[in-house]
Amino acid sequence: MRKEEYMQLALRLAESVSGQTSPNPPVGSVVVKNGRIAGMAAHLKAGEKHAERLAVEQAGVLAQGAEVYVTLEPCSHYGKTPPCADFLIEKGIKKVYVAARDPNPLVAGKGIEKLKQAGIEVETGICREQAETLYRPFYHFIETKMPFVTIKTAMSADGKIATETHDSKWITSEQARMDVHQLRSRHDAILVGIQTVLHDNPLLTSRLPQSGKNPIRIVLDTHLRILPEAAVINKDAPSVIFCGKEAPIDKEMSLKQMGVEVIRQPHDTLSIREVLLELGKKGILTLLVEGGAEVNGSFLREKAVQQLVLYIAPKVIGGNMAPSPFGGRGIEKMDETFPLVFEKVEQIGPDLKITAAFRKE
Ligand SMILES: Nc1c(/N=C/[C@H](O)[C@H](O)[C@H](O)COP(=O)(O)O)[nH]c(=O)[nH]c1=O
Ligand SMILES: Nc1c(N[C@@H]2O[C@H](COP(=O)(O)O)[C@@H](O)[C@H]2O)[nH]c(=O)[nH]c1=O
Ligand SMILES: [Zn+2]
Repeated sequence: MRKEEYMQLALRLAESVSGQTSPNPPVGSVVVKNGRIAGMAAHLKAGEKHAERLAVEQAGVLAQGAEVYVTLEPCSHYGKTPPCADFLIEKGIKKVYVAARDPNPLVAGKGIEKLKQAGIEVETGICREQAETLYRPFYHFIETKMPFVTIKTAMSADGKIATETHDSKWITSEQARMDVHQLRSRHDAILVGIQTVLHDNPLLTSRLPQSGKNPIRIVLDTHLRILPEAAVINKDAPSVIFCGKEAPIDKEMSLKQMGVEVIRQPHDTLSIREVLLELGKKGILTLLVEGGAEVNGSFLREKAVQQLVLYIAPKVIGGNMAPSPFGGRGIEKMDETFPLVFEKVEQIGPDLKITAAFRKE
């Protein structure tokens, strides 16, 4: 196989664990000796062995003089695990191919430097674009200490997320809604506003046939209006509620007694930025915001969202009172619009699914 094909294999390994290694990035590695694959592995969980260590251990004696493909620059520091660069040197690896650099200040080129100093040949940038897309959330987290935020919204062809009487079951198809569960299972946390909780009483778990991982459920509820029997604070998954300084103390106490974490901000209205910094401290690398309109609007205005996943159903709802995906105050002039880049358009059953990135200014 050519070097790109070995790196493609390593990238597929990395993509397969994306969403389960947070706050670490998903990394894949392949060891090749005399044109034969002698080891291949992915980093499975933060705190456990790194991908290249697992793959080289699998190669055993074949590691001596072998070539290693790894999707992220080998680390060079003691975090929860020993540095990979030293391990590769110790095992007598001959050449290392790297797809993307590691921006973590603890690594950031030091891993590659260490390998070269030890006489190991290093080639970087194999399948770089694909790796950098995979590492977009990790790069964002390292840069901002906040989770990479994706807003998911489902709307009719005329841009409504519910009827004017707030009926919304269902806009998109069963297949599209199952696709949303896939999306949830790949996120560390999922966030909704209290309006969605009161209107839809969502569970916010990822109910996949092969049992996806449930994200941590976050509710923005400034005045703690949530009802104790709300599905979103049941035992299926951890729940965190953010409230404002005026929220009733007794409500906070009873929620805490139910095992719900309540985080009180010293403001009348919630700061999205402070919510995100708090989630970043919890090691939450990716956050899925499922609205509703008010919450989406606040994330948009605070420029606190990086990606948009838009499901569009072949239905028309109509009516100027029917809500659209982004509530609250909009922009006044077109030159204030929030630019997107459409990255992927797919058909899921009868619905369209558009994945778009908010362009950095
Ligand atoms: N109304 C629609 C959606 N509505 C999404 C709601 O805001 C809410 O997140 C869901 O109802 C959550 O339900 P649960 O977590 O499965 O209990 N989302 C969709 O993708 N399509 C629709 O038609
Ligand atoms: N997962 C991963 C890397 N992750 C890098 O190492 C950091 C975590 O280190 P630690 O706390 O020891 O697990 C993480 O922030 C990122 O910079 N590096 C690698 O060489 N291979 C891997 O498989
Ligand atoms: Zn490492």
